[in-house]
Amino acid sequence: MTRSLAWEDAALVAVDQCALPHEYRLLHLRTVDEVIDAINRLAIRGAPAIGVAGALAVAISAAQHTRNGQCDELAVRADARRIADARPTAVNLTWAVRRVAERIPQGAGAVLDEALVILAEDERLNLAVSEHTADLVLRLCGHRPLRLVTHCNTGRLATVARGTALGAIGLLAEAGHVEEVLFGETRPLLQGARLTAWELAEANIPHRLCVDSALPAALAAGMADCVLVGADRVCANGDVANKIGTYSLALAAHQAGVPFIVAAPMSTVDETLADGSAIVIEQREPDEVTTLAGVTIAPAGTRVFNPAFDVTPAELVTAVVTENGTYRPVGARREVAS
Ligand SMILES: CSC[C@H]1O[C@H](OP(=O)(O)O)[C@H](O)[C@@H]1O
Repeated sequence: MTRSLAWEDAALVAVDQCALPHEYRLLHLRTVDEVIDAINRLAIRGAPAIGVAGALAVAISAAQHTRNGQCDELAVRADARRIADARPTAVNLTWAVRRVAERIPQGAGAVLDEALVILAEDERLNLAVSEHTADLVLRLCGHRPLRLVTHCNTGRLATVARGTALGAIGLLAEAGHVEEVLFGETRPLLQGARLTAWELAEANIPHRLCVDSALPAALAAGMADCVLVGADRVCANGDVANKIGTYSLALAAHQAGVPFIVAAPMSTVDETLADGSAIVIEQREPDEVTTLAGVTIAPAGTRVFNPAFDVTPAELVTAVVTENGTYRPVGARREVAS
């Protein structure tokens, strides 16, 4: 399995996801600002991937702020805050930054060691997420070729190597249980059309692309057996923040009686938040919506609402599956209005 992130010669090496699908380009990032910029531009994207990148950015900071074996803790902690703030919704970023920041008093080497542990364990954890998710899909839908729906990109590009929801789809396909994957383009940054299409083609998995608003219509038309998505933050009651468009997909799946499964590692679960009302939703720049491939498509001055994520209430989620299996929310799930 090719890795999308690596640590080589004191640099974070990452597949530039902005260049795909037309160019497979590697970034070699050696400063904190370069990593933050890559996360902001979604050159590095996907909750687990930005967590790993954030951890290694703190390690870069610790090395840069070490003189005569002494690490300037205040300077590194200031960088750690900037790194954690790069994108607010995926809890993996703050989780990873906090985890490596605990090693700052032990020096730059200890910070890097912890960041490399996070890098190394990501593949194993997300393989387990994928395996448990695939098992649940087969239990719910039967051992047959399945018509699966997914959204955004949750493959190896969004993690170090394995993926989450798309990792499960890959395992199901390897076992002959995928008839076709239907997925949305994921406006405005087109993670689906650019990245999921690229990964599914690379894996030789039958797939069809559609506009995001066609996915609920496909579910209503009985075109899907199961919906599989990733997550950026799962709250204590099971509410899920994920790419914008997930909520409408969950509503459609509920209406169609189709399982709606969320695949994510435990590093995406934030039990400090009781429910989704407290999740900070990243609001992105208007020009992502008003332009397309650099061409302005909306009249000058058009006002824009461009949230990168939405929140799906737990009652619309069939299951959240982690590396430990089905996640049991520790908080109270709201009952579905009858
Ligand atoms: C396994 S990736 C999880 C999650 O992250 C993506 O967001 P973005 O492309 O903005 O980084 C998307 O919401 C995926 O479902």
